[in-house]
Amino acid sequence: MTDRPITPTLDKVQSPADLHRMSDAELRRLADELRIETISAVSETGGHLGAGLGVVELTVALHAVFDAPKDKIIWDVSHQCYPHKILTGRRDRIRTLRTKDGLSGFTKRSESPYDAFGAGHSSTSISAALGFAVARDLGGVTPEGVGDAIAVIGDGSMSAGMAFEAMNNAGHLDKRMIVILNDNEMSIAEPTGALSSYLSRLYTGEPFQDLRSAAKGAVSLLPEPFREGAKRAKDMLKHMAIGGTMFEELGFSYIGPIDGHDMDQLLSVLRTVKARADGPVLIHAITKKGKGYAPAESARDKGHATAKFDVPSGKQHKAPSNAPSYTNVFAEALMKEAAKDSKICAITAAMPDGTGLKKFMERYTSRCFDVGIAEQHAVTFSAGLAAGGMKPFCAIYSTFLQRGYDQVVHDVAIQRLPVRFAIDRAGLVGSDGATHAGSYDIAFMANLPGMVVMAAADEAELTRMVVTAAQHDEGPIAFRFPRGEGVGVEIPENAEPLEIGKGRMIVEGSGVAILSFGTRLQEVMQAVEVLNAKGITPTVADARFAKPLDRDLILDLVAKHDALITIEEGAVGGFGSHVAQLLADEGVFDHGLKFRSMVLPDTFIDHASPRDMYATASLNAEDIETKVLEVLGVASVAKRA
Ligand SMILES: Cc1ncc(C[n+]2csc(CCOP(=O)(O)OP(=O)(O)O)c2C)c(N)n1
Ligand SMILES: CC(=O)[C@@H](O)[C@H](O)COP(=O)(O)O
Ligand SMILES: [Mg+2]
Repeated sequence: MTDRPITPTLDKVQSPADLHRMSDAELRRLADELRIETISAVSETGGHLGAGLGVVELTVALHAVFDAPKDKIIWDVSHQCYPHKILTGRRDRIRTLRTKDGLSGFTKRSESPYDAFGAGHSSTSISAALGFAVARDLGGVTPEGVGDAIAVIGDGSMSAGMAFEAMNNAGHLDKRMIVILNDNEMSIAEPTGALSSYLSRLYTGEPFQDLRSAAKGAVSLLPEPFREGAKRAKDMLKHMAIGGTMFEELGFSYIGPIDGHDMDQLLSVLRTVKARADGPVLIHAITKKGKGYAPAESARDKGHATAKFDVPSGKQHKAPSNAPSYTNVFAEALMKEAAKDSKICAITAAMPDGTGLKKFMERYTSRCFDVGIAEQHAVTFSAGLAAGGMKPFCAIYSTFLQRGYDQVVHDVAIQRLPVRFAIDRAGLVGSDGATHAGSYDIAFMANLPGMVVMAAADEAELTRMVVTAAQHDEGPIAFRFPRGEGVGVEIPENAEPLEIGKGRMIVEGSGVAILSFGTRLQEVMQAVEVLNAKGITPTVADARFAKPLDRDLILDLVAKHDALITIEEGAVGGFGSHVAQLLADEGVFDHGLKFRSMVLPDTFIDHASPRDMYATASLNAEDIETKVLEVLGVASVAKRA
């Protein structure tokens, strides 16, 4: 545990109401101490550091000017919410962040009334804020009442279509609401897209240098924000330079750019907007991701995600890896295929590092596309690439693919276009918790006609699946793999493609057959080892495919065993459900087969380590052993005893 920082001003804060009694000078001191506390806390827990450091002053100013929880402050993605959590009565628990039974790393309504809206996925804040604003005006009742609705959204998250859908509607409804664009010129990686360039023009173009100082002067002097003279001058300058900002064209009053680390500017603008806004207002704040902590500021990702670290040096405490990550195995296999086939291209939605495509991008720049936080577009863009004769690998985390599902159905599956979906972070992911769990992709992909769905049991299998996908041109194909390291098996140098719809036998036994889909196979083998010592010798097979199922393998298993257990890292409606459907259709249940399908439970599982989360889901080796004993009728005896 690192020495706790000395924070006399922060120590006075039990709730945001305490900020209302502080002078501007005290608020400035509070921000400095809040930054130090944030760094100290994250050094002990790891997590999303850079984004939070970039909004320390903004967080203090918001809670000083507005009156949460009546005023709803909605953090987009909310990975930047740690300072907010420290100021809203959770400082005592901030060092439990992202640990089992500890604070969530994102805002969570069930955790605090100050967390007006949960998040984790990006670009939802403006929609939610508009919802609160309309509810307020319609007389909606909440325990704390509804005052102002304030969305704090980053420049990366602003690039997603959903943000524009919300602004379009907000401009139309013309409700009082506030959007603060936290512009740090960073997404997780460097931002991509025309919006990023546009935002830069708003504050770096020559004409705006004067405006910036004028804005500083005019607005900070203004007790009345929209005093006609100053505002008219400001608007005139702006229109002269680049016309009304895009935001004004959408019906927002645009204020900015302002310095998002200048407490005086922030307080002046927020107090002004609070006093006078009568419709949607967008405040454009320029910030720095990782602000105030040199190791974060100088990091390529600006400290977006950090392990636990040593504060003075910034050195991260990363556990040594025993095997390559699944992500890296995927990336290496894809690059091998791309070297052989110039039609292979890759698409990521703002996650070049997380998906492993960074190296692909460096080597095959013309064939790799970071489309920004735009999963819907990523999927249909991939469909267009496929229709145009390319072999696109659309690499999207399972949880984020949910955002592009209609595009998977409507643009890919119905047209049977050969898009390859590399579904990373499949299954439970650990510290990011329920919002990032990859629980549903088996269910939502395997239900689509013509979709091939694979799950890798280990990194060798993943390599084979990449090769299989590269050669599959008959229609869409998806392969899923978990977050984290492989199991250390040898990766085939020249992997052969798999036969579509064919599983593999792992060990032949008797009595009960276990048919595994994905990396739970490792837990199955551990359970089998324990069972063997008890004289129980299950058969184990790896399904490899949830669609098309290996019908011959499954019917052979049920013909030779009294019981069949399926297991997968997914919710009901996936692999086990498809096997059950097959068995029902074939009339197998008419003959007394005992069948169990081990799936994720019908609940959202809170953040913890992946092992702890799978324990909660009853999908670890000990649970598999118990299931086998139960289905063989042994456990019931044990229970009775
Ligand atoms: C729908 C969705 N896609 C991808 C992500 C992964 N993600 C988390 S934060 C982030 C970048 C956000 O950039 P920005 O909004 O500018 O916030 P900053 O980190 O710069 O404060 C991304 C891509 C996500 N949370 N949600
Ligand atoms: C906040 C967010 O959505 C991303 O930063 C996400 O946490 C990345 O997940 P991985 O750490 O699994 O890449
Ligand atoms: Mg950003």
